[in-house]
Amino acid sequence: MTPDYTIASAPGKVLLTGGYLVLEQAFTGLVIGTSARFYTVIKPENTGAAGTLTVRSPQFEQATWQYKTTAYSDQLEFKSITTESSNKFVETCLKFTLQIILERNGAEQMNQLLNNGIQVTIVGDNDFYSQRAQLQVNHLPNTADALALLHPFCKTHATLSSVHKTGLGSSAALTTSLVAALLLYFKVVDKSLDNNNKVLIHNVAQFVHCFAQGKVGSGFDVSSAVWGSHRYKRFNPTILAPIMALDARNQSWDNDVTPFRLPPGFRLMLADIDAGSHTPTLVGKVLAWKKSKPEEADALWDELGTYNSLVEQHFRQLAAYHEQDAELYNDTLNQCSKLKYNEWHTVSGFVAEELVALANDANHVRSLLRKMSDLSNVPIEPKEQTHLLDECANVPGVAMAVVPGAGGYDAIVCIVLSEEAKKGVCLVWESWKELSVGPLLSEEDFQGVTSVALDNVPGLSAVLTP
Ligand SMILES: Nc1ncnc2c1ncn2[C@@H]1O[C@H](COP(=O)(O)OP(=O)(O)O)[C@@H](O)[C@H]1O
Ligand SMILES: C[C@@](O)(CCOP(=O)(O)OP(=O)(O)O)CC(=O)O
Repeated sequence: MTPDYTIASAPGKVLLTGGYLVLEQAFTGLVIGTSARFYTVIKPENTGAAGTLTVRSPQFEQATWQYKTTAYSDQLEFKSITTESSNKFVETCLKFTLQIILERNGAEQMNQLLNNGIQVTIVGDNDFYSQRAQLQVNHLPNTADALALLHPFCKTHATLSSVHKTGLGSSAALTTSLVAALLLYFKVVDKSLDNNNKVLIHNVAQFVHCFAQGKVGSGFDVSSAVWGSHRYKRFNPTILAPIMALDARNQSWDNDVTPFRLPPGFRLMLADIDAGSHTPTLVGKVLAWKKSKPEEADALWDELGTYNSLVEQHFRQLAAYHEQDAELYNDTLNQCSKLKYNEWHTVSGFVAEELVALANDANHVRSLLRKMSDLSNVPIEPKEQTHLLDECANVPGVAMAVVPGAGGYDAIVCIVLSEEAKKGVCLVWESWKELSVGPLLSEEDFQGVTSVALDNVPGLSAVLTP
């Protein structure tokens, strides 16, 4: 008999606009979901001990954790059995999500579905972790073509604490996929994962993620793991005080998710920069400067907020033009994809005008981020990144090249109009010497959390046998 698998998947993210500003409820950020996703697979054991949860992350060394849980009416007994290593995110997820499930379904159902224990397998697509070592071992260059040759979910030969992450938000995607898989397995949500289901998954995952990381951030990473690409406005952080807030019927959550996706023909490209930056340090320094120079900072925040919104509006307008006149739209994209952005004004028509406005306003966002760097003395768009972004922006067909999220030396993102433009940007990355640029394979995946079948995910069944 084929084992009964419950699988939930959640995407990684790129914060295209709104870094720092999204920490405040007055501003929004555009977040794009990636095709790089996390998968959590739950399988009931046949002969295991009652209440035993065995969690494995087969891409990592020392990454099996066992827990024991028993439900007594409304009380949950939960303890970790493994002593050699621990995983704060996994443990917090299990503990709080099981508590919610118990409150919903009662002890009898929970104990019955844990009768012989369950096995939980967690994997993330290769893009979440730097594959530089893996490529070297296989004598492969650090190019997109070489990355595509690696096995799905390949081993990192590292532990979770030593692995080099690429900044797609592994903990948020892991938390969201694990919360969703547990809620699916215990039938608190169903495979449709409708809006109500997603609200519950979001609220639980947001709480768990904040609890495990020990602070309440802006939460855009969990939000995109649940909702995919969207315009994000944060929740009021005080909402997370009582655990009661997790209930999907709780009206106090005031976060706002406005659907968004890149217009047709626009492609997302990502690269991981080996130098790396420590996001909490950048955030701490920027916020300290903002506190010391409130007037200067507030004016900059307002201007950035305005231009971030303009970038969003241009994207939306372009999508509307596609609806209105697909032929003109495709023709204009085709022409512009062969020209540098500063030549787009030579193409006639309202679609080209909108593209010009997009490129100009995206450039202005970049100049404001550089101003933020200068005023705060924090390397948000450091000069090495400026050189690289300028070179990318000069490739024909590139609409936008920016440092995502908190910026620094972590990553860059380009939005391009054609496959040809994509190749042009790849060539820049491959030949770049000033920084080590590692292309990622991710594209946009605007969907958030999903319930998936094993056969639809290449390479997933291969990681299920210990
Ligand atoms: N494949 C995985 N399996 C289990 N836990 C994981 C996995 N990937 C990431 N994590 C959890 O997420 C933590 C990393 O979180 P963090 O440092 O905030 O990185 P990120 O910025 O990618 O979210 C790890 O210590 C681990 O607890
Ligand atoms: C500064 C920020 O607004 C955005 C940081 O975005 P990143 O995408 O850089 O985040 P990490 O995955 O933690 O590196 C802080 C926040 O919103 O939490």
